Amino acid sequence: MNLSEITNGLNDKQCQSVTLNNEKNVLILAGAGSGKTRVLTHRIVYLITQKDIRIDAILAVTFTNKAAAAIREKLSILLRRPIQSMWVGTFHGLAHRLLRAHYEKARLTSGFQILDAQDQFRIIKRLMKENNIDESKFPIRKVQWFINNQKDEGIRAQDIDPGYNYFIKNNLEVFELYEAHCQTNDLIDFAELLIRSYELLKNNTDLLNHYQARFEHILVDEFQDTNTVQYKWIKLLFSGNNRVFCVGDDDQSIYGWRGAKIENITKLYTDFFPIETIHLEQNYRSTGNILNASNALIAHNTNRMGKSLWTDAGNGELIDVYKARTETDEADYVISSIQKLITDDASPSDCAILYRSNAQSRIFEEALIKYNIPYIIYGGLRFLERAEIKNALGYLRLIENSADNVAFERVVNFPTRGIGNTTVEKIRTFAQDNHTSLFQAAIQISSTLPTRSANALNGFIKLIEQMTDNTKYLGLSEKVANLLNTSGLMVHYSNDKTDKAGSKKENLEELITAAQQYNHEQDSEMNEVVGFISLASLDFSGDTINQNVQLMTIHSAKGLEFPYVFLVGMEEDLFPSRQSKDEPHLMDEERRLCYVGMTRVMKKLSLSYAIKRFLHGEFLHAYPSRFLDEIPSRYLNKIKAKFSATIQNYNADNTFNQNITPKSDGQLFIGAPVKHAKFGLGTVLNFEGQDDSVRIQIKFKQVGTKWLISSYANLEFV
Ligand SMILES: Nc1ncnc2c1ncn2[C@@H]1O[C@H](COP(=O)(O)OP(=O)(O)OP(=O)(O)O)[C@@H](O)[C@H]1O
Repeated sequence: MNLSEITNGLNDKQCQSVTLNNEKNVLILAGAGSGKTRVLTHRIVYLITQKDIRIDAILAVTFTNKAAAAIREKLSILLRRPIQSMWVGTFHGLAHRLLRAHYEKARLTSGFQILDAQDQFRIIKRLMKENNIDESKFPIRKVQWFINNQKDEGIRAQDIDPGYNYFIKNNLEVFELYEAHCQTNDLIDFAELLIRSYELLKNNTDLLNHYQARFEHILVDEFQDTNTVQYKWIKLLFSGNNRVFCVGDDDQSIYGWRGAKIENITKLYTDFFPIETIHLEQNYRSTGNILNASNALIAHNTNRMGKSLWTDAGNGELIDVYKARTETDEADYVISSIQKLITDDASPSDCAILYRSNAQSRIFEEALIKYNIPYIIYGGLRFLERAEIKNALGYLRLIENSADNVAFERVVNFPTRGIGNTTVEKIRTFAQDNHTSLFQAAIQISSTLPTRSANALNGFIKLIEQMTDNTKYLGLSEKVANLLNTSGLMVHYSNDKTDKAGSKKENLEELITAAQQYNHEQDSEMNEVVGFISLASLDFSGDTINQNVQLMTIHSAKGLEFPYVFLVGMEEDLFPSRQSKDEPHLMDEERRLCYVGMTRVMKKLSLSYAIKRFLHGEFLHAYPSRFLDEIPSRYLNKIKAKFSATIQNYNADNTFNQNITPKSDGQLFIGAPVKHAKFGLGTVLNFEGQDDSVRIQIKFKQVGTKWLISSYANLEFV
């Protein structure tokens, strides 16, 4: 392959990034939609074909497994040779690979299991119960957060001095219990993967020297989202003789809340000195208006590294801003707009509804159902985190390794088969006392149980043994299909009345497809089933995007693009969230989140907000998000409420019929003539609220329409 084939189709800056001297450390500050995946892939091709770097001397770290798969696929096409020996994956995936390869040095056995967040939660809960730690005083989620947060910072329980802090003291106690439990049971949670593999390298000089020498080029994508231990991991692998190529965008750092450190990008300048920086600012995704609006918004953040996106694709349409009366009105507006786009030939999957928090999806789901438009909630729960998938994988894990206690607990009585808590408790106690697995314990105690319990338990043991025998020689996807049927899961979810859309059954079918598509690396340290389970445990963000409107949080939309985007709930306290208001750094992260949302758009962006929203059991008045004010109005097209306030509308809209207490009978009604001391004569268009907080919308002859709070307005009904 010659150089021009590699640089073909790249713009000047992209080309410069790809072909930069391979003796340099590099930071690519790449704006949204500026083609960073392309740059990263072409850089690897450049190093291999033009600089004779060995394939296995490359380490590439991506943010999701999906991105890793995309890079692999692209590389095999461009390089036309096998690339199995190249390490491409997420931090978690690569850490896992290291631990599998050197499990003994990492103080593990070959059969160690990965715990996901739910498994971790359950273990913490049990440990707290067994040790009489009051969960009403120390909520499990908070303890779990404490433990993971420490590990993300590279801190072990033994490193913490609680001093006189009662809260830390208790959390620390659980942390210690949890660490001991995981060590005894060979369990590794997500945060542990990182810290353990970091310690593995740090404490084994030979191993570290080996990998430092092997990985001549370390390439890291989405650098702005690295946390402390990930940063330390890269720094450790950097010997000074090898080189780093980091790609990131400080304006898209949105994971501070889970430990990402935006300042890691600036630390590159000292820890990896000298490092050359290149800015990628040409955007290939969005229109000029969208980019200008996004640039203007993000300019309100402080401490930016400085970047301004541009496009040569023209201005495109203005950004619509819709002010809705209520969240129902907002949903109606969004869905009817989507309906119109579909009528005009767009595919439902071209349209995305993005919101700040998951709970906001429901109202849009209802409207989509009403309009009969297919939709999918993307990443609301990651594929693997959905209960049905975890149950299926529970069976796969158990037939692969009958000593997998976490899997045992999950499936022993699912679908229900008459094995009660008392039986499971007995199994646990026996296993603990005899240092054996739950499955072995079940076999041993079954004869001691009352007949009915014994029969139920024997049925389960037989089921697992049969499944193990029957699937021994099957390929991965046949194995998955077989266990879905014999376990009874498929029938269970097919009959699940709560799953009206049948999406759980569909998810199970999707798991078979995922198994079919699973590409097992030949030189992997694991067998195919373990590889598949681990991949699934680490990330399964490869949901198929088919003919459905896409609903997701803005966080889940990171890295994606859509022709039409509806960014909804643009209200103070919702977006930006209430928690961020008193902390400038949190507010900056909210703004970056808004920026990420806006820069997903290819053709047309709509922003919307409601002036009244039903939250926490009551209607609250909402104020437009400050982010709307931060976008210059020349990029905006403000749309009036779809329905102007009319008597018919007032009667038809339930939300306006509730909670209304006219000042006194016959005075306050839509159409009532009023007089205000300053604004003069006007007519009531609308009103809402109760007692002292009644708000009235009045169209004044002189000054136009205004909302006034009746208790302050001193209105005269004329
Ligand atoms: N030189 C180029 N010429 C034409 N199109 C390009 C070029 N570089 C990138 N693109 C296209 O631009 C779009 C955005 O690229 P990509 O998805 O890699 O962006 P990104 O930098 O990862 O964005 P984000 O950070 O917002 O997720 C893609 O559709 C890609 O094919």
